[in-house]
Amino acid sequence: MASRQPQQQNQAQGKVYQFKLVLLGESAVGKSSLVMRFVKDHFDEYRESTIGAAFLARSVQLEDDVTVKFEIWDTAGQERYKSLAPMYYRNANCAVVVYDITQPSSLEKAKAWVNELQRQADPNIVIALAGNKSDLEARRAVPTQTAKEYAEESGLLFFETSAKTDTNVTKLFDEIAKLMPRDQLADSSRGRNKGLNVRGGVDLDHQANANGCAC
Ligand SMILES: Nc1nc2c(ncn2[C@@H]2O[C@H](COP(=O)(O)OP(=O)(O)OP(=O)(O)O)[C@@H](O)[C@H]2O)c(=O)[nH]1
Repeated sequence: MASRQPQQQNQAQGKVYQFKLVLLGESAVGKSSLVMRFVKDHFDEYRESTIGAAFLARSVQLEDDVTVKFEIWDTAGQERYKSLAPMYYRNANCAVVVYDITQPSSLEKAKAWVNELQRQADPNIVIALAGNKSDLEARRAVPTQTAKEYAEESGLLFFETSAKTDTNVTKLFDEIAKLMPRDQLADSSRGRNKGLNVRGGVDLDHQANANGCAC
């Protein structure tokens, strides 16, 4: 399990593997909130909708000598940005497709993204389905079993998460990290350790919005 320690720089030992991860899903399901929770351990009750896409990075240590660095593209869910998505999922090694457990239509949208990824993305892409806002149990409209069965049939990892209460967020990314092939060494494993933080560090050097804005 990755820890929540603040930045600890340049303590990388052993091998560092690097993967591109993309988040997809309807607007307002909580994609940015999941990333913010994972990368900064922070939650905003009122988050502005993403414009274009945002890029962040975080490394997690799986075992004593293995670190997985995620380069995360958080895409905008609004319909007007839909055509940009292939740019972000192209060459992605893994994807988190998010829906909101209080909005059945968001699961339908998530299924459409899964179909698109399975048709158009890298055939080896690892896909996780995340039913977010699990803290809103009283307003649940998507039964866990319905989503779980769909995920099993479609070969997806499945978690119900809450960015708000920090439920299953680290686990979601950890389980993806464990499934990634050990075949893409990061630069730091080749001797250039600049900017890499291990055990939950935030790679602030790489934190920028695709439009050039801070996020
Ligand atoms: N209760 C609850 N609210 C959440 C959770 N995650 C996100 N939210 C709220 O849902 C709203 C939308 O969250 P975002 O993270 O901006 O959603 P998004 O999917 O990135 O939206 P786009 O950028 O438009 O694609 C915000 O008001 C968040 O505070 C959660 O786990 N629980």
